[in-house]
Amino acid sequence: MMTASHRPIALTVGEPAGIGPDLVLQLAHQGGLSNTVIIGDTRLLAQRAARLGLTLPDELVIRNVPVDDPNVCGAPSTANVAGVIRMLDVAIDGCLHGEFAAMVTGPLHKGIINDAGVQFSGHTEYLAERTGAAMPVMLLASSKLRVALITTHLPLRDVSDAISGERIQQICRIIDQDLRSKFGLQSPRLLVCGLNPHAGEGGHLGMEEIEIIEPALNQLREAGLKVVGPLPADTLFTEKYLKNADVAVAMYHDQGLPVLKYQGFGQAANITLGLPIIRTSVDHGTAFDIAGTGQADIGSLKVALEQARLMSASQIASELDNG
Ligand SMILES: NC(=O)C1=CN([C@@H]2O[C@H](COP(=O)(O)OP(=O)(O)OC[C@H]3O[C@@H](n4cnc5c(N)ncnc54)[C@H](O)[C@@H]3O)[C@@H](O)[C@H]2O)C=CC1
Ligand SMILES: NCC(=O)COP(=O)(O)O
Repeated sequence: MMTASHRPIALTVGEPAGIGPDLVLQLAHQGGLSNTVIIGDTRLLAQRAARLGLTLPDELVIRNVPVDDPNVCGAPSTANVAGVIRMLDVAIDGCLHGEFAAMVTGPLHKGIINDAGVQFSGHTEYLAERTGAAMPVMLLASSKLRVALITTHLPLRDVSDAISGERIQQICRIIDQDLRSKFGLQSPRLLVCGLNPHAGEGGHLGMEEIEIIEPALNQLREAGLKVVGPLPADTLFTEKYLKNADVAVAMYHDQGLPVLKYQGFGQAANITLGLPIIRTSVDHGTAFDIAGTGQADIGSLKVALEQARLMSASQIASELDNG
């Protein structure tokens, strides 16, 4: 019988025209895909292997989810979008039903999915909708830095309106809870950015810090969470503050992620907290410019798989501890 600790990880290949298939094949040739089920189109993988001068390893376990046009490389096709979404659904359902310990996703192209008429902001939002999670949280983590986001894939114009005290509290509580249960941290320390330059400069450069962020953080502190902030984002990301924190919380995507990617691009994983399943991903996108060339760096995929395995082990330990 397959025990919880032996369940395989599902790895979705991602956008067929991108570097997802390259990464899977390159890692397979390094022997890095044991106890992993690849969710993707077998013909696509065979063709990409030939293009890369590789073979499709016999030991690779593939759950065949066909796409309409498996010949693509470097230029995406709307014809493949239904297949790409099916890959996600197979992995999500397998996690929900206990077949997989976790899912790791190859990169998708949000634009081509929307071009095909499917509203899609990102895996994060799709996974939340499919698993019934009220508030997914995007966290990117390298060995030196963790950055979580209060808002995810929003136009900058909409960010301020989306930031509410309730949202901040909910997300910080999820970060606190998941860092305990899935990362094994005893008492997570959160460092929270302001929204405006200089955290609003005492109200002269915006009121969100005074009216929304500070009261929300005060309530979290009263509830016992270790939360520092709101701090100006331009100084929060310095050693003096980061050395006393477990996670930096940014108000929006491009406030936090450029710092993480500057520090550790290719060596970090994207992790969705707040879900009933474990999901990690690469820290990069589809990289159409290098698909099929053999230049794709497999570093982030290795980190994403390792992180999924660690989180799954930590969750099993936490469940055993709680009876
Ligand atoms: N996990 C996911 O599904 C993610 C998807 N995306 C999506 O990817 C698409 C393209 O996004 P871009 O902003 O162009 O970012 P990108 O990460 O695809 O490419 C940016 C640059 O980094 C290089 N690069 C990326 N990954 C690499 C790797 N593993 N090895 C070597 N070089 C690599 C590319 O060649 C390019 O020069 C967008 O639709 C975006 O939404 C972006 C980030 C994550
Ligand atoms: N910058 C991260 C990104 O765009 C990937 O988002 P998601 O597809 O994991 O929601």
